[in-house]
Amino acid sequence: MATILATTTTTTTMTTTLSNIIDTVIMPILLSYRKMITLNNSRLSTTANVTEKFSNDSHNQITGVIHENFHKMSLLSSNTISSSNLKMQKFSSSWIIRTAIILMMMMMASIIQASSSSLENYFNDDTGTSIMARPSPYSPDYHPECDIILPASYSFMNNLEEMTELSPPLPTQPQSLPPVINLDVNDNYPPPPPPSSSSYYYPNDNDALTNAELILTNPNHHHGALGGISFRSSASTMHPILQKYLSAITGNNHHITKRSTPYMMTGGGGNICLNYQDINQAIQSAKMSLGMFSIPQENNHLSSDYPKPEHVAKVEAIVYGLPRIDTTNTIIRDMCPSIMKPVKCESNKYRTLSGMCNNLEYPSWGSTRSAMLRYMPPDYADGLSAPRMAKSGQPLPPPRVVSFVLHQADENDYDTEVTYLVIAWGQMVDHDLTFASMPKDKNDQSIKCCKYAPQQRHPNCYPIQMPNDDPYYKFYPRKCMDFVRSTAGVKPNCPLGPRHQINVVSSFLDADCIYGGAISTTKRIREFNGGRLKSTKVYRQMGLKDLLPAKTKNPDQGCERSGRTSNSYCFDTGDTRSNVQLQLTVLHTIWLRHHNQIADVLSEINPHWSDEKLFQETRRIVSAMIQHITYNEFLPIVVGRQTMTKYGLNLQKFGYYHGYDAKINPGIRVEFQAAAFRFGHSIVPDTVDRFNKFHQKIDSVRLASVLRQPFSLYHPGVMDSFIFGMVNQPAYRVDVTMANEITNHLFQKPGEQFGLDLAAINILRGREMGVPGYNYMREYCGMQRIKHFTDLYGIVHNETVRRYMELYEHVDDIDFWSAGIAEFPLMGAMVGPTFACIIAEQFAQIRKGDRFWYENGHGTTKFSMDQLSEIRKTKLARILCEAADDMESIQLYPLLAAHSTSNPRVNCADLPEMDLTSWRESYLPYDNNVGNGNIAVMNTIIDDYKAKSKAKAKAKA
Ligand code: HEM
Repeated sequence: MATILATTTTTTTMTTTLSNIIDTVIMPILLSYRKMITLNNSRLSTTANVTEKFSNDSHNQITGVIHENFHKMSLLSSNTISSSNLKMQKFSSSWIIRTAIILMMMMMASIIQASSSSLENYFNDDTGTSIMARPSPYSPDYHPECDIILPASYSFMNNLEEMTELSPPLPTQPQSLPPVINLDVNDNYPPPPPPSSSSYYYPNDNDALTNAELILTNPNHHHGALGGISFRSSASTMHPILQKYLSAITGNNHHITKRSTPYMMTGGGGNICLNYQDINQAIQSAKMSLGMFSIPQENNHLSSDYPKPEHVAKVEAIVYGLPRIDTTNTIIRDMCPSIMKPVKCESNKYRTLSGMCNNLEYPSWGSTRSAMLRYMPPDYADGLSAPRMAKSGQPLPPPRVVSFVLHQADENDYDTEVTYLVIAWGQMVDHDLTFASMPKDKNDQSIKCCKYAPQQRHPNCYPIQMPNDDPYYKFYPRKCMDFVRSTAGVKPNCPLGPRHQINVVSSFLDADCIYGGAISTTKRIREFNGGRLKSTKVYRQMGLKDLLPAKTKNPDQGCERSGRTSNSYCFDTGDTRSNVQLQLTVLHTIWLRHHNQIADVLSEINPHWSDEKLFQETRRIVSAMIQHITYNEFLPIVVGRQTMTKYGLNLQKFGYYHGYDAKINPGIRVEFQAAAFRFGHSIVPDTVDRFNKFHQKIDSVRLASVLRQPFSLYHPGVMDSFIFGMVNQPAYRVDVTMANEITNHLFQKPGEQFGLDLAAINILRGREMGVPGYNYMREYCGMQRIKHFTDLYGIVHNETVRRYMELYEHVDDIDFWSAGIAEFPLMGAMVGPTFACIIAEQFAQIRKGDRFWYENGHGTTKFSMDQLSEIRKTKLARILCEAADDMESIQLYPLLAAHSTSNPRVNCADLPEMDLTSWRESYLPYDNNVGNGNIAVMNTIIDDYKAKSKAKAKAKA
């Protein structure tokens, strides 16, 4: 099922297997089910040649189709639900067809699942939610004849009965109305500070709070508690503002257990009473209407074959109501892929590659391919899937127009305090945490849209149109820029409801970008000797360290090789994006070298350890180091010291951390993925500089020339000049402008004049993923809503306000990413208050929801106290010193510019070194028989030792 539901990591074998299954098992069933499928070249195909183009991409197609049709099923149900006679609306025939395909595709999914037990783990129930479709008997609108009541109207702020619905009083208790409170959400947050010439927080291990202090700082750190981060970091998916007021009403003892789902509303009049039978009827009805097979085409707009808005249930009913319908009470149960079944987990010392079973209660939380979560309900134009539109119902300003009006500039400001290393580190961390699933073509490459006529395009195509007066592209024959909507995913238990996205990597900070998140990847990059990773060793005789292995498998994936010989390769790592920009590849090389260095030392200390043990233990140490550096050196610079404290992100100075909470879902939130953590795009400079070991500049190259083209790293000795460049070159400031190299030349092919526009992509990505506008996210973060454009004065630059006025009809329409980077930064931080809030909240969840977090002190997963003290010594500066070929000095905190007093350059030898002897493990097992003079046992031990030493010597030779 993995191949079906997720998309990007399918290997040839998997595709072949899938294709065989489709050919041999599914197709006959489908054919007998309805005579509507043409078999072409033994593959799933349709009469239209559209599908032919993507035929090898069947897993993606199916994923898309399953999901797209889930949406349509949702819409269909909504429609059915919202019509008074509970009969289906008359949709156009293609609508019905699409809806019906759901059923078949789900069947396909189940069958494929049945034949692939190793995929069993994906998409098990990650909600832990008990669905309570019936309203509480205490509700005035309780109707025993209704299985489900959906609200016809929704206003979560003004109906106290609605709120109490979530936590009904116990039958024995007298019912009392909760007090009326003012529901106008206007927290008196202080206005953001004026732009500052920020002096960043210089991380200092002594600054880490003790655990006692942490608890004091955040006394309500249990989920469901009122106020601050605590309620938002809970595992709840309830609307946070609602939850906040609910908390105010009920006090901290309200009954929000586990993952409280958005509640079913009653009251308010005009609600819709529904039986499960109605849903079955709607599905059957759709099935009956099937006449032909068709892959859905353009489904990104509210097109004529969508139900008319007046037929569709209110958005709130879709968002809050539909997912609550227990589809296991309907015929969907029989069609829902069996992958949704829970898995059994065993407690193990090492993380799984996929992140599965990190959480023993909710095994799939944070694992590869799980659905992304949200801080706010999605804002889709149709409530389900169509990209966000303006409040007025009109289209939002075109993304490319927003890009060139707001995000382009002749000159960008440098942030002289921050180095390029922040970009590489930020991007590596991002790749460790998130990777939105995207449909791929048959070569596992990005889908091309512009080169096909609209009716021939992949269903997920949603290209960006260039206006005629585009200041840059008007000079070139380009009117269309490729853009593909992210794959829509199937949620556990097949609920109805709005579109959601899939994260194909685990959301834990677990170094999966280095090691891969699937066995096939890890196998490819491991040496299977001494716990080492594969490397290119050619320059060893010159005294230089190894390079990453060449990416000879799938060499064009994420690599621009045009104009080069066929044996020019990018580099291979655990993540397919590691060649996206050269300095990221450099950082991957640093971690490769460091991994192998640690593995070698461990193997000397513990000669009896197997390759597997050495690999896993090294991987565990490297993950811990990355966690430590990220929270100790990187995050304080990005969000500032105050935010670190406010969100409980400071690391422990001593002892173990006790913040692990199995009720916290560490899954990636869409608002973080599509907007807040893309702050990094604003700081990417137009050039990449090289420096020598004396920290003097050598030269610079255009950024576009090293995007997906890391080839110069093959030159002996060049690696160091980029490492020195990374710690000496300043980054751009986080502000509204971006480098031209990524707004006009992103992934430009050699010899061409133009590429893609990352600003436009970010804007459209946010819209297609249903990320709400900036104003809503502000409110989510506890700040006042902006009522007029002029309220933005003091929050962003005056000129930016003026441009927003020009472009957007309403302040609520402003895209989150756009205003997020435009916000003046918090004191001592790189980002403004809204991005700081979202980033901090996500990182708090990643730490608290990770059972393998390096500071944790429970079970078999913990480091010993001595080991933990060694990990706490980790300094990024020391790692760079050790990984470079020839580095003598570096500033103490290389994410920040060197400064004679606050961040002086020090000798590498003076930086604290991690002592791995705490990992020494007595190879001789303690055995009472030995103590008792049992010669036989002693002989066995000696034989075993000899055999191991021999094997090791042989392997080394
Ligand atoms: C030269 C540097 C960089 C380049 C060329 C680059 C390019 C890209 C591209 C092409 C995407 C996919 C956009 C889409 O289709 O939605 C992306 C996604 C993303 N980028 Fe960057 N990026 C860079 C640096 C950074 C940095 C420094 C950060 C953070 C500090 C960052 C954070 C992200 C995030 C969070 C995503 C979404 C990833 C996902 O889940 O798929 N990027 N970037």
